[in-house]
Amino acid sequence: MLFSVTMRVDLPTDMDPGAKRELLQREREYSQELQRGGEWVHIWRVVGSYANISVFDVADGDRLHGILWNLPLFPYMTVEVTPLAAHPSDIRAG
Ligand SMILES: O=C(O)CC1=CCC(=O)O1
Repeated sequence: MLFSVTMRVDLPTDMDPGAKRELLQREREYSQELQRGGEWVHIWRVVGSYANISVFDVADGDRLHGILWNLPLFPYMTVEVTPLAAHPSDIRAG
C-alpha cells in the first residue's frame, strides 16, 4: 500500500545542541535504512518549511504506524497520512 506522509518538525528552541545533533543523526540513519529496504520510497523537503513529504510503500497501515511511531523525531513531529490509490489517467498504469 502506498501512503503519502507529511511530517512537520518542531524542535524546542532551547534543545541541547549535542542532543539535537544525536537525534538528527539517528533520524537520518533510521530513514536511510528504510529507504534502502524499499519501504520509504521518496523523501522531499517542503520548500520554505522544516517539513518533508514522503511516500511509503508498506504492507498496511499497521506497518506504517510502526515506522512512524519509531521515528526518533516523532515526539517533535506533526504527521499527516494520506492513503494513495491508482489514478485511472496514469499513463504508466496497465
Ligand atoms: O528533516 C526532516 O524532514 C525530518 C526527517 C525525516 C527523516 C529524516 O531523515 O529527516
